[in-house]
Amino acid sequence: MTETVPPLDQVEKLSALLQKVALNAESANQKVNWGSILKLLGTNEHSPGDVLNGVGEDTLEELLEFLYIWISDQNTMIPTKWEADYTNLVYCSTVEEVQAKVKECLSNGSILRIAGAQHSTPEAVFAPEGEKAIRVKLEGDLRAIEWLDKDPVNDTITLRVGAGCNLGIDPSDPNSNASNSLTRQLDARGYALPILGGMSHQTIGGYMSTSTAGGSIDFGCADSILAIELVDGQGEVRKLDKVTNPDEFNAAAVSMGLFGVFTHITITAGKKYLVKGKEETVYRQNSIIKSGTDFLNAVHQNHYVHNVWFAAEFVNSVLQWTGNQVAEDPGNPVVPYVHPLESRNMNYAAATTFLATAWLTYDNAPQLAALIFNIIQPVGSSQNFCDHWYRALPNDDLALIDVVIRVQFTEIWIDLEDAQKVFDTLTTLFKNDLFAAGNFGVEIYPGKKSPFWMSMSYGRDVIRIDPYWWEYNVIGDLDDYFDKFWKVLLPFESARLHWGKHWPAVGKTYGSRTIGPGFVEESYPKFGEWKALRAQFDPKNVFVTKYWNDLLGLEAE
Ligand SMILES: O=C1O[C@H](CO)C(O)=C1O
Repeated sequence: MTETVPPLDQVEKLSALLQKVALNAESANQKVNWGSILKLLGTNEHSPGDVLNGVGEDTLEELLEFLYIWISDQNTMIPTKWEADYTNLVYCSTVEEVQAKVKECLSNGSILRIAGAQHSTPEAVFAPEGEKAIRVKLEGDLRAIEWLDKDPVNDTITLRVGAGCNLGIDPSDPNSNASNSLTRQLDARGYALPILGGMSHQTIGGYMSTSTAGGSIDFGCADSILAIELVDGQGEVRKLDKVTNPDEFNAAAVSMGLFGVFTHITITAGKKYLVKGKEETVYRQNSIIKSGTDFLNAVHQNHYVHNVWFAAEFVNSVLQWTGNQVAEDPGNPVVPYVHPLESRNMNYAAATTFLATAWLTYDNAPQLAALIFNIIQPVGSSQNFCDHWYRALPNDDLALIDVVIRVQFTEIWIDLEDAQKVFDTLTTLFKNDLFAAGNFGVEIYPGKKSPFWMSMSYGRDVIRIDPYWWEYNVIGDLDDYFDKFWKVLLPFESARLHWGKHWPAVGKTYGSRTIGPGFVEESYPKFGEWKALRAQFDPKNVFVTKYWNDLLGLEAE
């Protein structure tokens, strides 16, 4: 669907109204009920509570009317430059078709890149315009599942999954649905994956090759992967498994499409389970990210943990989510997880809030921005849930993250042992630079140590810092915003950057570290061996774009 951003005059009108609210807020002494605000916005899913103290009724009504009109008018929003691109894709349905495409590219000097769900930054996925390249999407057999052995003693199953199979459902892909989703098919047979990321639109191939991870030090993606089948840069099929050729397997598993086209992944899955947990919004000083020790305790005491720190001045709250696996049996009745942005109107209300708070923050009205923000994310809200693994773990699937709440990320992974230093650094950053806190959130979560050579958690458990950039932001600039975090976090010796998210430009320096092959070399002990193996898999650099060559120095090998 095509979506439209609010015209500037509407933004200006909103700004003017909010200014009036600010003026009135100082003198008036009235209370407005959260329930009535939500009624105006067309939903009553959240529990009532007084959140706007001291705001004049007339002004508020005018403001709410405006928001309501804005929300009801916005059926659609303009696509952003990061949107998934389903044009000019070449579809391959069998391993032989992939082999033929690689050979064609070899003979005509074209680059070949694979489109998964395109949740990664476009430059990590595709070649930039001007480079001769084709974009392959896997279909048919290459997104199907072959059910292999069952182990009745351990209650596990082995399956061979087409690498183009989506974990959940990708709303941007017209061919993705519940019947061809990995998680839904596993669950229907009584099985589950131990972990998923914060959303599950990705294909299994894309998920693995960027080292995507959920918030856990107990479970990681590598736990499930037994073998990889790929078509290498000469068009040959290679089969790698963790027992027969562990080096090649651990090198190729996280390789950003640079070893070959993953065609099938063999995985093991265990018995399905529910995730029982709690989500609540609390002030940071009462949260599990108030200190390194609190964070470490929470990640050791719970299977799954993730937090979004809303660090804006006068907000400083945390949406904290903790959960544990429990058996799916009558002792654990299902209590569905309800996403704070589950209804369509709440998504649009959040979008309106981001518009309003961005403007207010830059217009030096942080108190009012905080007041508006707290309407959407009130401190004190809380829910207990006990939901199916495939709903509770990728809980952001339940919000409109493919359209209205589209977000870009950069993600810095640092040794978990450094958690306190990370919190001290971020606290200082937010104190000294009010704009660093932005008008959305910074996700803080753990990640499990991985055996995959190029995983950002290779060799250590990690704390991950994932600032959110709302794609429709009308003020500010993504690179400037992320740079604030890169400046203070990349000087950490153990810092690594998520392969599928935003990176600083090659050549930029942070502390003593300069982005480019040297930075990667310092960060990954196996990088030299990985590059040497990669050169064997793809001697003609069929998969190498300028982006990856600049970052990793591949063509020089
Ligand atoms: O990349 C990410 O996707 C989800 C979106 O909700 C999330 O939390 C990331 O990080």
